[in-house]
Amino acid sequence: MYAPQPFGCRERLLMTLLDHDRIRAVVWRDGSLELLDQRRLPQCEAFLRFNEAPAVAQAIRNMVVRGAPAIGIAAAYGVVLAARHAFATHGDDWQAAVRGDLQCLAAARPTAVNLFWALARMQRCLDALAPNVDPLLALLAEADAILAEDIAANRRMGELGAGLIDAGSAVLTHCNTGSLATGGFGTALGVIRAGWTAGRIEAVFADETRPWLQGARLTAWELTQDDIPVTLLAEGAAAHLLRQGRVRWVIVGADRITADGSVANKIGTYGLAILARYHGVKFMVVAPSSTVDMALASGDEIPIEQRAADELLSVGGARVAADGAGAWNPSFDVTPAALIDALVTERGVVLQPDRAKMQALMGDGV
Ligand SMILES: CSC[C@H]1O[C@H](OP(=O)(O)O)[C@H](O)[C@@H]1O
Repeated sequence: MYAPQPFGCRERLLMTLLDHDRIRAVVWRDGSLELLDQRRLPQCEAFLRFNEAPAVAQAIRNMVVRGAPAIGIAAAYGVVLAARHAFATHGDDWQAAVRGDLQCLAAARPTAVNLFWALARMQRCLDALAPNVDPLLALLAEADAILAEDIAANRRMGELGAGLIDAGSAVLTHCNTGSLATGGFGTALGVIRAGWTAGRIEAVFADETRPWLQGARLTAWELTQDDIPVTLLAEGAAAHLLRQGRVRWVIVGADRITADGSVANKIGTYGLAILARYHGVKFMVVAPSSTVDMALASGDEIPIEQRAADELLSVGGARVAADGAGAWNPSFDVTPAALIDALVTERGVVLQPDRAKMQALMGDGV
């Protein structure tokens, strides 16, 4: 059994000085929402500007912005855009007019619960608007708060997760869980940033994460931006790597965690969890409480997004599969709590999560 070793003041100072927080995927600037187009990274760093909620929904669906917390934050600003448009076109009936845009945002992607958590929080803000308050300023302040709270949560999870890692460790991560997937700093990648800064992590392996290549394109880009050495591998090489005993932790993010501690995450996560358990490697899931869905009793209830076959059949726009071949392209899988050694949230660390521990973590406040 291991327990978090609290960070010393030197480690905290280092984390502050090393600005591992420059990258922003979602930015509200000059009255518009700007999203870093993650489809074009790492070759091109281009922001797209949005002023209409349906276009934000399409950007989420097309993965201009992706990653559970980042999707929620983008949708929150999408509600601000929806309210501004409704206010200008529907006068006193503007709040009813916003409903259609909220449904459009909610339909963008089905698995990451942060999308629905953020929309519900913005709806509560809408419902609570006082007559003497500027509604657009109130909604923008709520979206800003969601962003700021996410970054603060990531910083806290970075400390807590890194505190579990012994000095001299090598770790393996899957997909992208960094600043590009969140408000900033990252969840699993935030733990890796904090662990590197604290001198506890000495090597980072990232698998490429087919078919969208979040690992090869996004995680490798983020870590090289921070001068953190990263070694890429094909997913198929993970078993060989873990068998060689070179990795102490597999550290991943999450898109939805249910009341029994099951975790939906990028396809391939479940296989990594089985490999880790078989080879005696610790398995850590890092996610803010906004990713926990206590309304679902088990991971079997999580809607798993099926994405277009062409994402699998083509690479970089060029078809690589034989003509006539079909494709099965689930974007997520579900890892049972029994395979998870540590669940790190901003509320605390849950070792060997189970239903009772999830209830204790989340209490009544979701
Ligand atoms: C910090 S949550 C990131 C989470 O989202 C990714 O999925 P996608 O790139 O399809 O949005 C993946 O599951 C990551 O773990």
